[in-house]
Amino acid sequence: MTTTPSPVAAVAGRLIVSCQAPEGDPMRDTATLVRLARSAEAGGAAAVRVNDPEVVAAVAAAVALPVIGLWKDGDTGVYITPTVRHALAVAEAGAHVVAADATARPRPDGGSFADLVTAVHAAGALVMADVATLEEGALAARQGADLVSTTLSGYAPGSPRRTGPDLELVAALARATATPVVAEGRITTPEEAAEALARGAHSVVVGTAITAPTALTHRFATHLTRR
Ligand SMILES: CC(=O)N[C@H](C=O)[C@@H](O)[C@H](O)[C@H](O)COP(=O)(O)O
Repeated sequence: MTTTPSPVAAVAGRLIVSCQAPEGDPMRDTATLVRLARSAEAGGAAAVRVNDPEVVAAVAAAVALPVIGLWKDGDTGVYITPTVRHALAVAEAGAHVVAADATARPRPDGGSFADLVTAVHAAGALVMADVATLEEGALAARQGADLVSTTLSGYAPGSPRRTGPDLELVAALARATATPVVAEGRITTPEEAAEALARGAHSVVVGTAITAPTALTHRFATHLTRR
């Protein structure tokens, strides 16, 4: 009998590729995002992270990897899978793991992260808690999150604004909780990804540095025009 490894075990010590595109970006197209996910799979990613139930369903049908799904609604306050309704739509679309904001900020429907965890688990999926601080990560772990990710450090109150990844938060979370910690946000080199694992991360998410040609082109273009 063969058993399917859990998504948490599948990403241990390995790379997760975030295949997303902002509103208005030419890459924001379901078929294009599916190709990015297939490229990530071909390149050796252990899992992919994708936004929007439609994209989750298309990617889940196209790759054999675990799919970490989210649903961004807006771009201020709690916008990453903000409510149970969003989370269940992502799970029903086929995500193995639902990523959701677990910061201390008020949620748009007045609900709680703990309720979201309960609902997603009942639907048969796991939960990745996207946090900005040590306190938020420790609480999310106690509330039953299966993974805690540093996704929102640098973007939500109480966290440092940095140009690079928040590896101090990765290390602090890894010391504070037995729940697997994911390093995510502004990781731009393989060396930074390896350093995150060395600091205690269970897995590493890289998005922009791999899957965002508009942002990558902008980095080169602005560097040249500033000279
Ligand atoms: C803050 C926020 O909304 N982060 C989003 C979460 O899904 C994505 O826009 C990021 O691309 C992802 O976290 C990966 O990070 P980076 O692209 O820096 O490697």
